[in-house]
Amino acid sequence: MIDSSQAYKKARRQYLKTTRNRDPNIGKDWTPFRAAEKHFKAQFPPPDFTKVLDLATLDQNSIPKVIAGICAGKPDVVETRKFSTKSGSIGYTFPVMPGLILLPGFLSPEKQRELIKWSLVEHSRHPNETNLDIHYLLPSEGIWNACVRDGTAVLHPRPIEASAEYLTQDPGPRKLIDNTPINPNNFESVNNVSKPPPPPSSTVQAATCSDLLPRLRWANIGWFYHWGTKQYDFSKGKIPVHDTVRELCKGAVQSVDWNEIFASDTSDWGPNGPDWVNWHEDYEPDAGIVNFYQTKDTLMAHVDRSEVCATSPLVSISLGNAAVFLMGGLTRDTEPIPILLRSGDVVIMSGPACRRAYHGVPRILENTLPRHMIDVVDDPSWSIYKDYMNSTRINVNVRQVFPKEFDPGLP
Ligand SMILES: O=C(O)CCC(=O)C(=O)O
Ligand SMILES: [Fe+2]
Repeated sequence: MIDSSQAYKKARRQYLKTTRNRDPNIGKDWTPFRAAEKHFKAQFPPPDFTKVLDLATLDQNSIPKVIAGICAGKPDVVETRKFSTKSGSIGYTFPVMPGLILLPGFLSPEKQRELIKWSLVEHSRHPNETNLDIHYLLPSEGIWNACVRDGTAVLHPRPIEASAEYLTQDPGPRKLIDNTPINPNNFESVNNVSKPPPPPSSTVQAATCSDLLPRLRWANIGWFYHWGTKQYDFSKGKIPVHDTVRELCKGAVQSVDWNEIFASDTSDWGPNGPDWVNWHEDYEPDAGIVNFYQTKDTLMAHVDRSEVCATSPLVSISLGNAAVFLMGGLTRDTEPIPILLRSGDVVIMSGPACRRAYHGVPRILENTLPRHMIDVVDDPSWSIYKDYMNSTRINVNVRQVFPKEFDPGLP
């Protein structure tokens, strides 16, 4: 591709400078997942978006709405099967990855804006933990509300308490930790491991609310997650999943005819058998995370394996700027499928193959905020959200930790 834009030239200059002394063998031992991450992360050479699956390009009605200004991928990168959801919208399954479901544009523009407001105003605040709470003393109204009230207000580092017990290793940012997959048999021993909080950094400086807001990276949903051990800390109790999110996730799970998806599946579903037969009644989200990505942020390959429920649907909602999502296999040696996720898309990861598969987000695409987040005429309060969302993607990632009949024996 010949590109004479200033941005391309700058990225090329930067690339030549940083790679001048690079080992020519670099990359030879990368797993296929690592190679794909590197490819999509790179500023130079720019990634090949024609290799990214983009199912919105199939829907003639949505093209003007969602494609405007967005570099589109291709609809035939991998084999998909189209189906109609119970609510009449379109969904896709992937024969190579049973249990992976994509519902493009499942959320209306209104619902997307509502969920963005919820993530910032109602959710990223006490009692929910955020990454910023580890190092800063945040007001209980949370970083967003504090920032809206006075962006110049200064927040101070959290002091290290002499008498407190802390985790000995730094938990964040999210790293490659291959933690023990939890299951009903080892639940008790894993649950009994002590989970001291991570130590506040001794080097962070006081900062203004508006400087800290772009550093908001995650906010916990439901059961508290302990990043150090990569296990839930059930001793801290549970915060109910907010009704809006709960209903949305249940609605997404109930909109799929699971019989159509799994009836001929022969995988090993573990001790509870193929529990998909009951998901319409039993699926109950109780944990998760809201991820906030600025356009330079990425999420490395990982498996979400801390939930006792190893097959129950994980519902993942994309909001704001688009992203490349990589869906791999049970090891990093499987070549991942790159999927373009846009605002309003819902991904469901379910069943033994997909729920234990590696996945990650190597790229957030700049300038891909949809029109319905830019030209909002009927809501004057939207302008502050628009400014923030201009450089942001939000992902609401919701799980079910406990199977319905499992009694964790918690107080
Ligand atoms: O941002 C996404 O689309 C995926 C996030 C994710 O995989 C996670 O939170 O575990
Ligand atoms: Fe994940």
